[in-house]
Amino acid sequence: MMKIAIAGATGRMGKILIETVLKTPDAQLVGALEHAASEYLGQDAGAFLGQTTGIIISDNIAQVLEGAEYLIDFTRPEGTMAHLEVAKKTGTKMIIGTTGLTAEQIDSLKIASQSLAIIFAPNMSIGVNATFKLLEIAAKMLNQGYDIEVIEAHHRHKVDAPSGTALRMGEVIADALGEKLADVAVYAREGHTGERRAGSIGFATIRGGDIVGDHTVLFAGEGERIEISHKSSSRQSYAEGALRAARFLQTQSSGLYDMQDVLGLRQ
Ligand SMILES: NC(=O)C1=CN([C@@H]2O[C@H](COP(=O)(O)OP(=O)(O)OC[C@H]3O[C@@H](n4cnc5c(N)ncnc54)[C@H](OP(=O)(O)O)[C@@H]3O)[C@@H](O)[C@H]2O)C=CC1
Ligand SMILES: O=C(O)C1=N[C@H](C(=O)O)C[C@H](O)C1
Repeated sequence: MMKIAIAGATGRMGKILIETVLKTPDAQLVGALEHAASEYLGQDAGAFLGQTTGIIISDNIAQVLEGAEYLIDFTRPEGTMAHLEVAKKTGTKMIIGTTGLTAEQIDSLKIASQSLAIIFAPNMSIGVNATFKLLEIAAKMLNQGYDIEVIEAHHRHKVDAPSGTALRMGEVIADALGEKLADVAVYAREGHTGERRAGSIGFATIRGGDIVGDHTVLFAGEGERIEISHKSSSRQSYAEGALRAARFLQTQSSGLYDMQDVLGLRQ
């Protein structure tokens, strides 16, 4: 039985993760974290479902992680970093879905993973991770004469852009083309931009309503276009992926992994 705590317990992902853990036979909910200013501290973690779980939403990271083998964290970068500091001491394995981390924060994950097992993935759905592989193949086949643009759309509450998934798509494509994303990425266009730079990878961001998460990569050539799209209509696939990631960590004592490792897609 996996003893799991959920960080960001009252967020969009936190709630579906709690619901999923409560329904999963090999998982037990042992803790629920929120930040110190949350209005939900002290409430039962299952209150939003009309259930009493006996797990009280807390901001005491050390106390919660003492009793948890796994922390599933879909919060904000500063929250994830605070949880990591404590997890290093308690040995609580982390499944991190939070996006928008800086390069320095990702370095902190790498250092911590020398002694702690961590999954860090911008998208935990199987479909998106399969899409990464499709993009790798497409980029290698369409490496001449096709302009590549990544278009993503999310709900109005999302705070980071481009999405972590869009950035990973850009990295996968750049890698397949033998480039570094930082050298070829164009994140914004406005005013007199001049013609499109050959070999660049453009990003476009849409925010609105309750869009769960749409990603399209456009390969635009002369006289034809190819589009590879993934569209999420529910957050359930992210939650199921996070549980699958926890199962993968059962046999890992250290290391930094992502969903390609979990799904056996890494070559
Ligand atoms: N990897 C993946 O598969 C996916 C990743 N994500 C990512 O997960 C993250 C959360 O997304 P979502 O659930 O939609 O966002 P929400 O804003 O709905 O949830 C975030 C939760 O974290 C809490 N929180 C905010 N700041 C802190 C902090 N400093 N410390 C601890 N907790 C904090 C929020 O509390 P409050 O509401 O009070 O601010 C809230 O409960 C985002 O980075 C998103 O991009 C999302 C879906 C899938
Ligand atoms: O904030 C979200 O909602 C999502 N964030 C992740 C990202 O930034 O890629 C994953 C998914 O697209 C939903």
